[in-house]
Amino acid sequence: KNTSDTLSMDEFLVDALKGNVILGEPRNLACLAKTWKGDGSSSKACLQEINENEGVLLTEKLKAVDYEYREEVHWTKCQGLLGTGSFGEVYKMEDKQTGFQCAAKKVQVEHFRAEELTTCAGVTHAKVLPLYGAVKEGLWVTIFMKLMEGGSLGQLLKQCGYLPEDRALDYLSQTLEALEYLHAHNVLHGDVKADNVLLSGDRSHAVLCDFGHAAQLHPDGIRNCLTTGDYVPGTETHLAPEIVMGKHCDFKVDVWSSCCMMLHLLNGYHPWTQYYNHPLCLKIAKEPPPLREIPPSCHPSTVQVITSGLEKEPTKRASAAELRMKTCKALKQDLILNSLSQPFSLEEQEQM
Ligand SMILES: CN1C=C[C@@](O)(C#Cc2ccnc(-n3nc(C(N)=O)c4cc(F)ccc43)c2)C1=O
Repeated sequence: KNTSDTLSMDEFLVDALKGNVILGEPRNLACLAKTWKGDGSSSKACLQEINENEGVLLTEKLKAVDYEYREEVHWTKCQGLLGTGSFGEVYKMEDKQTGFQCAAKKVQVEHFRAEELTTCAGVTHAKVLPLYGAVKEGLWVTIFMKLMEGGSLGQLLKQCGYLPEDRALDYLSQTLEALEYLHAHNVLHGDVKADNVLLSGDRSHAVLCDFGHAAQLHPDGIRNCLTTGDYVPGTETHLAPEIVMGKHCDFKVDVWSSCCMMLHLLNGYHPWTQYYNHPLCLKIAKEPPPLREIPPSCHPSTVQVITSGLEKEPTKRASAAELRMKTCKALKQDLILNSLSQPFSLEEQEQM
């Protein structure tokens, strides 16, 4: 099908979707989400818009009724706030018909970026948080997603201070798996950090979330400058030098952030913050990479991983795929050396 047919097909789809909530496909949601941009002033919103309810649900576990899916009518928040993402609060919710529970992020339309949905709709990967759908109700967009019982890595860090080297390497490896997949699909995440890595109930599995800063990069590498247009930069302490210098950006910005997250996991505090005051952008641009913040106790293979991911020059920096390989090797090293440092397993020690 040529583009003009596809475009009219999408336009036709959006026309059919406006004002309705349906069970549909990721592509339907992506088309509709592009029409949800705040006009910047809610005063313009006429009465009809304030009452409007439209969207696409991607799972039968969330049931629209007569093409509507409204808060307190068809679904309700349960318990308290789970966390706060980019421009939004995240709650546990329950569908009143099916009893199914998942997570819901509420974003004001004026802060909503269609990329938060267009970049993750249709993405299916074990290390990326599954999207269950999204609806617009008046001046709010609610995004439904899988509930992760283990909470976020940021919350785990607040509880335990910092992580042992092998645990940190394991979470970095899982994060790099997600980035490898996203980058292969031309999606830049834009805000890789511990708060945006969610854990399973037993904390063994990690998934990457929060596409509120994501961007779909042009595969032919048209100069992507992330500091123009409506792009909202991610967390300052994790920003790559090329972003703060307004230079050409590509997927390597996520690799830099993943290693800033690694320093956060190992130290219990964000990089740069122990040595400099805000604004940190100037230091990130001017100073050498924060390699001095790698704990001296780290194995040489772990030092190598972080050094490869914190190369200031993006072309010299490892890709997500390359860094994941290095991380897996470091994990093996760590496990071997660690097992040597514990000659007997715990049950053997108990039998002694
Ligand atoms: C697929 N998809 C759709 C929306 C999305 O852009 C997001 C997000 C986001 C941001 C911050 N925090 C959470 N967050 N989610 C959960 C959960 N699902 O259980 C959660 C649980 C917490 F304890 C704390 C923060 C949490 C989720 C996205 O990625």
